[in-house]
Amino acid sequence: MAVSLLPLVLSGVLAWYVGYILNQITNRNPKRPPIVFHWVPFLGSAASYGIDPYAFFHECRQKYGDVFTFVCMGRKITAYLGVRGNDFLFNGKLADLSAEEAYSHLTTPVFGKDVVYDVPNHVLMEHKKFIKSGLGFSQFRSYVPLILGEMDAFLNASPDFGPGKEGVADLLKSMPVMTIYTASRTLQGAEVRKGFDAGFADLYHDLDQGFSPINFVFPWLPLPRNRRRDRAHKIMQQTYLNIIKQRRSSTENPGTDMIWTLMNSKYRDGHPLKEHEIANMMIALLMAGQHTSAATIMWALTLLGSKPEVIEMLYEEQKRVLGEGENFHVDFDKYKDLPLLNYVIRETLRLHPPIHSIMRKVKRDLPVPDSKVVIPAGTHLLAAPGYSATHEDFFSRAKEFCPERWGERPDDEENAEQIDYGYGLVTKGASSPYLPFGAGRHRCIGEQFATMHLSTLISKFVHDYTWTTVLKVPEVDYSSMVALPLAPVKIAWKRRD
Ligand code: HEM
Repeated sequence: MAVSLLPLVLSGVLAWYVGYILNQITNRNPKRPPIVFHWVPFLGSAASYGIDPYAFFHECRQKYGDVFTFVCMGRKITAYLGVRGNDFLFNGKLADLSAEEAYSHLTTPVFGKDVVYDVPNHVLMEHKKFIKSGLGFSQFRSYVPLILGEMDAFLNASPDFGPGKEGVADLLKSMPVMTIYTASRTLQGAEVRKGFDAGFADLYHDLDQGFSPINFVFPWLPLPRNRRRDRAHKIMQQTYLNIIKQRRSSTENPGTDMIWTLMNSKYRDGHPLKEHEIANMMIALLMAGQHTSAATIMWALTLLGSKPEVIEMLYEEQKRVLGEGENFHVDFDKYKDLPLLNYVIRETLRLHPPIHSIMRKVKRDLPVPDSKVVIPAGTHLLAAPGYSATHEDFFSRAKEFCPERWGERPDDEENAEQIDYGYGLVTKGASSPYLPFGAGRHRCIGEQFATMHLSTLISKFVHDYTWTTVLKVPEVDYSSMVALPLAPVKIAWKRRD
């Protein structure tokens, strides 16, 4: 009986499959975005998108225009490219677009309950206001010497650098560690930094595995990796809870680090943050800042190593502003007088923004302006500001590393419209092709911290070393959630006399 049914089932499946393919070719509904042709149902364009999203976007744009839908692991994702797409997503209405519904299944197991995308948007806006109040210039002034101290200790002990006169450093190994030491010492406080010398790194790694791309689709799978993620979350949360308890019971004067800031923050209705909210926010901040900054410092060093003359120009700028020899002093208040350093960071983020795809879930049918097309509710909407930032339409010699271009460009943000979503004024960013920190209500609140952090890291490298990139500037590895350089990522360095 089972044997005789088999041909019937197979021919049914075949007929369905032929229908599926024909439907893509013939059934073009002008009121819907065109669907990117794909042979394999469910998987859809996952492989092309996953291997190189920008190349995939470029190919699709040539065939279908700025708005198209692709299938990826069972989801329908509508990409809207270009400046108009960036504006459409970042400045979309809360009733139309949801970040929570796009990200929460991935982020909540890692960050924990009641923070970020596990709360209604108005609560996230209040949380962002609390965090922002802990990221002020007075904190940054005190962070710069802490970062320099951590760097000295790390670089001298590192097998990639060490006390010698020259060597070859594997940035992919050393920079994530240096970034987490410096970010945790400043943002998270001395206790958490000490934790990284005593087992925290493994926990961090386990938690981080929760961000594997597969978890975008199947975050609940009972994989050993997901069990390790959940265990790591519990232990890290408990560590923060212990720090908070210990601080509450001590007579120590409240300091200004982020834990203290959150411990002293109150919601609009007057009630304080719960301890687990503080703990989970600290985990979220650690994760949000670590990958993005680690990726950016690796890119900055390899790009600079491919143009050593820019390193020398940075050195000259630094000598003029920060002093020389005995008089050399890195000072946060002088960063604004180091334009080339700032251009190098901007140019690095233009070429390699860590986050290549920004997503929202569409909550009700959304007409695309100036067209008949409507993006249906239930779809995921995607914008890729990194695509416009590396396109010749907006930047000449768009694929080249040219920090000096920023000295010649008007600042898009200077005259841009501003709006307050509850955590301070932010630019709407409607007209800029360059938005590595996003825009609108979900805009990054870590930009100034990241700029201070990166400025300090690069300044120290420029002061202590000259270097060249070994072989060539690496290709991009899109297999994790942020766009990392693909191994090998090595520089040959020499210590300055
Ligand atoms: C080079 C460094 C960084 C880059 C390129 C970056 C990029 C971004 C982008 C593109 C977004 C918007 C995401 C969206 O709209 O879906 C974002 C949001 C955010 N980032 Fe960053 N980030 C960086 C560093 C940091 C740091 C250091 C922190 C923490 C101190 C941080 C905390 C956040 C937070 C809390 C949000 C808000 C999420 C939301 O409202 O939905 N980021 N970041």
